[in-house]
Amino acid sequence: MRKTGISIMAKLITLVKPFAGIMMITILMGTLGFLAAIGITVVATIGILHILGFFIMEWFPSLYHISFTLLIIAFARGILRYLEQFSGHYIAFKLLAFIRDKVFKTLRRLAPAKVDGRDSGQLISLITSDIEQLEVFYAHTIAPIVIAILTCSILLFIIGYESFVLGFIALLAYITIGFIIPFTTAKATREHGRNYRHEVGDMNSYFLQSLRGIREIILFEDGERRKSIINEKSIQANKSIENLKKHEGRTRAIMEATILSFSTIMLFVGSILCIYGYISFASFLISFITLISSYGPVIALSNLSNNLLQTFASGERVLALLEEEEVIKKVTTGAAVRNTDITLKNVNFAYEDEVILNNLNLELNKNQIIGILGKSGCGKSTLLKLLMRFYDVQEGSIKFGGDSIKYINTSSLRSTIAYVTQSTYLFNSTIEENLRVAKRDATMDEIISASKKANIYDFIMNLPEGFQTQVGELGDNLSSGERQRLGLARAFLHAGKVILLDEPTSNLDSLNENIILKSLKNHSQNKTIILVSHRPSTLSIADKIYHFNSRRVS
Ligand SMILES: Nc1ncnc2c1ncn2[C@@H]1O[C@H](COP(=O)(O)OP(=O)(O)OP(=O)(O)O)[C@@H](O)[C@H]1O
Repeated sequence: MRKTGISIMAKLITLVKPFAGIMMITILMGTLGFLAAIGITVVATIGILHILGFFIMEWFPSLYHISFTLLIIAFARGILRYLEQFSGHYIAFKLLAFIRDKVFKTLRRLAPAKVDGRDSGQLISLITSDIEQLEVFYAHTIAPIVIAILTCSILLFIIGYESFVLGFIALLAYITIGFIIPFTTAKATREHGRNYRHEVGDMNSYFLQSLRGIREIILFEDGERRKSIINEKSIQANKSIENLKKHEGRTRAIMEATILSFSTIMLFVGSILCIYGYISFASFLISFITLISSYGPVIALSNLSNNLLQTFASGERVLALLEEEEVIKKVTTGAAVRNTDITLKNVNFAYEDEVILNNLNLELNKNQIIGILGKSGCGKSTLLKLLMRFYDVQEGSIKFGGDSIKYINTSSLRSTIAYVTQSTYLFNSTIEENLRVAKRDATMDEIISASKKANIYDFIMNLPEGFQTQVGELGDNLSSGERQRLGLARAFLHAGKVILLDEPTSNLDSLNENIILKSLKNHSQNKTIILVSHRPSTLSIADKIYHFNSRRVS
């Protein structure tokens, strides 16, 4: 169900309750700052009239008082503005850290199913740009709205106190400028903004793609064609920014005209009220000057609507993630894994409506290497994910010894199993650190032994700094086979009693494959090794092979 802007805003505000105190300070400083800025104009006008001998107000018996008051207000204005900006940004960045922390904790709760799912790519944009967009909400949206409402209410009270009619005119002016104009122009603003972002995004992604594929472009002599497409896209982006700017110009003109109109109305009505003795000249002047110098906060309010929808969309996505229920509830109290003889009985599993495993029965015993053979897409990797309990089966059971996987302590389960996926992710750190991921307290001897088993030791020793070589410095120069062998070294290092290997040799030549398979065979004592592959040569070491045949095991 889509949430309304108000409910998203309310939720985003409650999310950051711990920062309510600082937010109050920002709002207070902002309101006082605007009042000070308006006060400068009002007091200065009184000063000028004083010099001209028009009148002397009882608050300011002399020019000296006026100058002194002006000085204090001007000084206060500077300090208040600084404090508002400081606390506003302090809160925004603290909040961003706070929300990132919350999102990260939520991801840990939702992982691994969430990061395995098909929408995992969108998570990256949520973690980066959506959270960043919330800075706009916290630093430049909530506070300006409250500041504008507070400042205008105080000013309306002052003007209304001098004259009810003039107060009413000021109220109309604030509503027109702060709400009516922005909301009537918002649709077109959004459209122009969206077009512009789309054109620029399109140009950037085409440009980046061309950079990434520069080798292919040179090889296939596609440079000229790509250059002219980039040119076209850039002209398109320029056109859309031109449209956006034109629209902004028109809106600004309407805004300025409205401001002038209300000021003129105020001047006209005020003069009549003054001439006919309904209000004093001082009341008229203070009301008029107050109104014409008070558009700042309402204009700030009107500028918000441009970004507001985008901010709400980001807020909605972040909130939806924070509120998402995990597919699998972690078991923290259950028993540890006692036995690594695994049985699957009548297992049915589907990703939403897509049935993947249908009435699956397997016996996966320790001291054995069990091969799983089958066509691409038949559910081999899914089986491994079920053994890791990334997902629960919909029907049937998976048991370790006699214990159902659903009641086994999740961290014990995960530490029992070493899982080598089809692609090995390497962190931007040293080779040693990358191997240590599998066993944090491994000794150097253990790391060396695991590297030898994965036949990657000689390669590492030939690197400029051996195990201390930064993976980042190797850039894309690590071949897929080298990555895969590093992944396997992790599995050999891991002390788990169950090893799940998903196409572990797909990128290896037969020499490397033979060495690694031999190591695996030697490593299989007391272990349950499940080897998924569609290569018969890899499965030659298996003690037992299950054939997966189009979502059914034979
Ligand atoms: N998280 C997911 N959400 C929805 N569908 C998925 C998900 N992961 C895999 N699938 C789909 O489930 C089916 C089985 O995928 P799986 O990765 O288990 O196949 P596989 O036998 O290991 O294939 P391959 O040999 O190509 O790796 C595929 O059609 C795949 O697109």
